[in-house]
Amino acid sequence: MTTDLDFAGALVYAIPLRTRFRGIAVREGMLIEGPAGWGEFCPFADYDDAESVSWLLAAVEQATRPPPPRLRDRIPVNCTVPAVDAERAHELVAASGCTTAKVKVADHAGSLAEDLARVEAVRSALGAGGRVRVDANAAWDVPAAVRSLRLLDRMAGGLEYAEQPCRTLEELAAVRRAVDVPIAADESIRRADDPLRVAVAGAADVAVIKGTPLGGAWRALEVAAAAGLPCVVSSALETSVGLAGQLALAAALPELPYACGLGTQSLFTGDVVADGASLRPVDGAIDVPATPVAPDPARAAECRHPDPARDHWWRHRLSRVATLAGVG
Ligand SMILES: O=C(O)CCC(=O)C1=CC=C[C@@H](O)[C@@H]1C(=O)O
Ligand SMILES: [Mg+2]
Repeated sequence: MTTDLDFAGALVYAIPLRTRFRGIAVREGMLIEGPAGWGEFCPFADYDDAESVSWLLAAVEQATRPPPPRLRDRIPVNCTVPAVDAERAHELVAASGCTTAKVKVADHAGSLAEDLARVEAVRSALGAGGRVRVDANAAWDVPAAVRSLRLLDRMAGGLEYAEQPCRTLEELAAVRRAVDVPIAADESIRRADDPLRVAVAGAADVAVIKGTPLGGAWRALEVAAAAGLPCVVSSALETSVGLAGQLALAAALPELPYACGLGTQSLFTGDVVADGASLRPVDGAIDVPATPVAPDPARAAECRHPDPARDHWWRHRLSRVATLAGVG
């Protein structure tokens, strides 16, 4: 596939996070310009070239194709609460303006007491009308998931759902049978060869759809339809360039019954777009950009990776993954 993408002129960025998230302190990735605008290539550093192919296809899609037809202009989002202490969790939720919060749990062995305190603080910040969901990133086995979710559900005064409590579909299905908390599948969809299996296995009530790892908004729409479950669009920690693609996906889904995990810009200390153009929630929702989102030259220069060795590493990675993907 020839794409007219400006690989040589791509920007390698490095943006520190306010709090470590998913073990990441500094988010790195690339912005690539094409005929339809800018795309973002940002597979996590621990992903191999084969798994990075779909991330590149997402960047190529955003830079070369118009987004799918939009059905809505504003996307309700959740506040994302990293594994911080209860006081900080309360502050983050109170400052977010969101009525739904997703709380990271099971961040390390023996974290349950901290998880309970964090969830309690989040509920108190949201008030009784808010919704609290948790994400364990597959850290629990079935007994730990059942025990922890019962306690967290009680502490939260009812959890909206629990995202990826365990690793396998069989484990998710077992937890789902044992607890009243609805189960959402994330890694089981974005890292699976066959997302359809999630619904067939009775493993989840909700599908978390991340357009960037799934190869772009158009492909993610197919995955969402195949999954046959209510969907939540969630970010893969992109800058506002990549987030725009995720908002376009959320805007195009036939149904959007839950707040989406797209309020992640506030986890970063900076952004590549102009001040005021960062895609952050106002009153718990983000407007879908009406025109393609492009980096601002001054902001992008501030975010440019300062380490030539990392710049080289990313360019080399892009070239290998592009060869694998047959993209040039
Ligand atoms: O869903 C959200 O609220 C924000 C996005 C988010 O939590 C994630 C983004 C990228 C990697 C993940 O570890 C994490 C997740 O597991 O959902
Ligand atoms: Mg998740």
